[in-house]
Amino acid sequence: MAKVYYEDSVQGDQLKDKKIAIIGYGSQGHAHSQNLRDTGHDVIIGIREGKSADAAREAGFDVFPVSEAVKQADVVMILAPDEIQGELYKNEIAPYLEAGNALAFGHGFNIHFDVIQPPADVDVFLVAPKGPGHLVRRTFEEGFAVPSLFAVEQDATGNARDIALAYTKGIGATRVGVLETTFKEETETDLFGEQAVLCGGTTALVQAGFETLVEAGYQPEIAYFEVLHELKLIVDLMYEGGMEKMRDSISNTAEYGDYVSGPRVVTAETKARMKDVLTDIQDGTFAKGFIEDNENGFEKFYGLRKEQQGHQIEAVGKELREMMPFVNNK
Ligand SMILES: NC(=O)C1=CN([C@@H]2O[C@H](COP(=O)(O)OP(=O)(O)OC[C@H]3O[C@@H](n4cnc5c(N)ncnc54)[C@H](OP(=O)(O)O)[C@@H]3O)[C@@H](O)[C@H]2O)C=CC1
Ligand SMILES: CC[C@](O)(C(C)=O)C(=O)O
Ligand SMILES: [Mg+2]
Ligand SMILES: [Mg+2]
Repeated sequence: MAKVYYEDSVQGDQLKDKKIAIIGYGSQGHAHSQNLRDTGHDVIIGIREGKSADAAREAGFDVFPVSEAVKQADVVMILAPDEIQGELYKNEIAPYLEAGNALAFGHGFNIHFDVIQPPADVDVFLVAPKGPGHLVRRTFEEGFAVPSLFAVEQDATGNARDIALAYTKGIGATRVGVLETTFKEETETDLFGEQAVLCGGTTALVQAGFETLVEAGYQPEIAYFEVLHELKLIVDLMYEGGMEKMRDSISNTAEYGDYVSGPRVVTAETKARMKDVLTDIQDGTFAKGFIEDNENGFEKFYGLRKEQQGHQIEAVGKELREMMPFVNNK
């Protein structure tokens, strides 16, 4: 079994007396910053002026332009969107990095796909929580955490690994488990997970299920409860105790239907398409398309977003959730 790092596995604190600049204050940025501050670390925020900068100030952080934050920091964690990191690094980070600094990432995309090439005299590592940033913060406040990965790409100081591990502890991840990986493995598995299963696969499955019921004449509200709302309740059981716990809780009818009909929907053909998705990630086709679309003003991305926002399941869900304020955990 892979080695899992917990609180006791990390001795000392290699981040003590270091200034950490978090670049970006969005989903991951606000969570890393607040968790690190709560574990006693010196955190500043590097960001452009705007909504996020206001939120960071409101949360009590010292906020600087990115270049100024980099100048002050020993550890620079880039938590800006992947598609802008290359330009941001070139213009506002690289010129201000000093030998012996550490450059860190929440996802390996820009190092793995060679968009960013750091100088040889800085440490390069990643700390990637395996969950959305808002849950990284919420679970921390509840006393636990989101499991995370760390990887070292470049060890200029001889301390990169210890600094990375201290960072995982600083955001709380060692409370629940941290695994060591490489930039390649983190990047490829993360992209695959979000595209084929967690986000792309799930939304496509839910939409197809919703459309199948509605096209057959069933009420859209019933279809919504059946294939989207209840999904969380079923997934929660898998999260707690795997498929066995979920199958233990559902009826025998549902369990029998699970075995005989699941493989009729997710077929060998689906798995072959998953392999295609993985190949596109591994050979850089996906990254190239994403980067090119960004250079083109995200025409494809924003078009697809608009199309998806207009799907009937979203309108039905919005109305139903207004009757269920408990589902919105704000
Ligand atoms: N979302 C997640 O849960 C996860 C994300 N990651 C990784 O974390 C990184 C950050 O992603 P995520 O948290 O989703 O990002 P978000 O889009 O939520 O936040 C990005 C932040 O960067 C700021 N920003 C945008 N452009 C600039 C700029 N030009 N200069 C300075 N700051 C800027 C934004 O500020 P503004 O408000 O001004 O736009 C915002 O605060 C990515 O590498 C991602 O892959 C890893 C694991 C999970
Ligand atoms: C599943 C999507 C994710 O990889 C994440 C929250 O872990 C992301 O890039 O946001
Ligand atoms: Mg992820
Ligand atoms: Mg991701």
